[in-house]
Amino acid sequence: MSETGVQARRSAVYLLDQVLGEGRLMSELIGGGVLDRLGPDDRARAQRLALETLRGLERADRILQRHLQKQPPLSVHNVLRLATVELCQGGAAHGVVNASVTIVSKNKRTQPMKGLVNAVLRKVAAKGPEAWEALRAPRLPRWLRDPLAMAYGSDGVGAMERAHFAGAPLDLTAKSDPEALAKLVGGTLLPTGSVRVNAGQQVSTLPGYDTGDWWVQDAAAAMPVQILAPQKGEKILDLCAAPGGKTMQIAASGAAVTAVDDSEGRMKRLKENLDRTGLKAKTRVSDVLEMSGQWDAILLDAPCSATGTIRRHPDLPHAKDGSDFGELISLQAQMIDHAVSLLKPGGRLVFCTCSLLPDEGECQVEEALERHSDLSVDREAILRLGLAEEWMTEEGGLRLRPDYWSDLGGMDGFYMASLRKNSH
Ligand SMILES: C[S@@+](CC[C@H](N)C(=O)[O-])C[C@H]1O[C@@H](n2cnc3c(N)ncnc32)[C@H](O)[C@@H]1O
Repeated sequence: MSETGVQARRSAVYLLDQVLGEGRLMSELIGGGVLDRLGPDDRARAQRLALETLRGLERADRILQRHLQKQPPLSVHNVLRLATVELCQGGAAHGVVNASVTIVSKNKRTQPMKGLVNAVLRKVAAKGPEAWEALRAPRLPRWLRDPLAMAYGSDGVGAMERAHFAGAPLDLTAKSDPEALAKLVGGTLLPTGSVRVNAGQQVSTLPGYDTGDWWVQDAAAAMPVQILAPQKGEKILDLCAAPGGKTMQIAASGAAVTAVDDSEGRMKRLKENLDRTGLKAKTRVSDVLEMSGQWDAILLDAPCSATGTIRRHPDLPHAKDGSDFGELISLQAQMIDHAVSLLKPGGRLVFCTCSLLPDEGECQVEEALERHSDLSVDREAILRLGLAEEWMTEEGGLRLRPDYWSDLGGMDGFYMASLRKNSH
């Protein structure tokens, strides 16, 4: 790390300022190139530091409160939060405090606060680590906690919050042989065939990356295609396909898949993924609602709140406030209706979202069944996965939560259901 870590930490503070001050998502910021001027090590470090700080934000604030008489300006506060998380997670006091004071000194506006930063962080270095361990797992903000508590109870939300705080391992989907892949990468084979390795590994250095033997995909995100069970020769439409994790699963089964997404940039990534793995799919940059044709089976991985991915994206609860979810929910319903019109009689539609909100899962399916008398739910498709039966929902879908498989390292939150269009 350059300049004893000042560059990476400064960039991490910038990311925090943008997420917490401007409501920007880390993926947008990084996709927009804000870390591009850093070398690869500093870039990875900046990103990791910002994510760790967002994960532990509530704990950092509680510790800092004890040493601050009033809240400092946001960017100084973020320097302190970042340093507190580092110090409480075993960072060497001397390096962390010095780097923080340097960052504050480099800016004319914050320069006068360097004495405060130095004094507060010395206290945190002495007392913080012990206090950190005694604090609860950070809570979700009210706008998200309240609806989740309604759906899963306060114990359920508490378990999810602990899973969010624990972070996520790295899951891989094998192109052909999961057991061989587990041996190749020294990972664990999960009950549904995904292979789990420790987080923090550089993906492109794992064996089999260059030869395209696998791709990164959370175990929960791999299940919708397992439920779809694509068959060789079937004509399958993958709606909202980019960056293509599910497209590759369908292509690997031997089915003829057409991948559709309205984002050119994300579609470019889907094509790069197909090239790396040597898998074949037709691709279309198009709005789902403009697609036509008749298909044997359709996967609809609809745009959603992404609240199931908070383990890996702890910025989301801080950057969002739920105000744009209503629009997403009505778009999901329109997409389901259009997908049903594209299904051959007897065909199947798997609807899924990486959301924890029932409005984007269970309710969508209940309402779709009311609107379409020719649709029914295929419960067998879910039972075939052999998961805990209590994960099946009343209407016959599958509800996955980040606190499930906690002994194995958890999974993303997801909802999925298989719908069949009656043939008469
Ligand atoms: C959950 S992501 C898809 C993830 C993907 N299925 C995978 O497994 O890698 C949702 C996608 O929907 C796309 N999308 C959003 N609105 C769309 C629309 N109206 N038509 C087509 N694609 C859309 C987004 O660009 C995004 O790539």
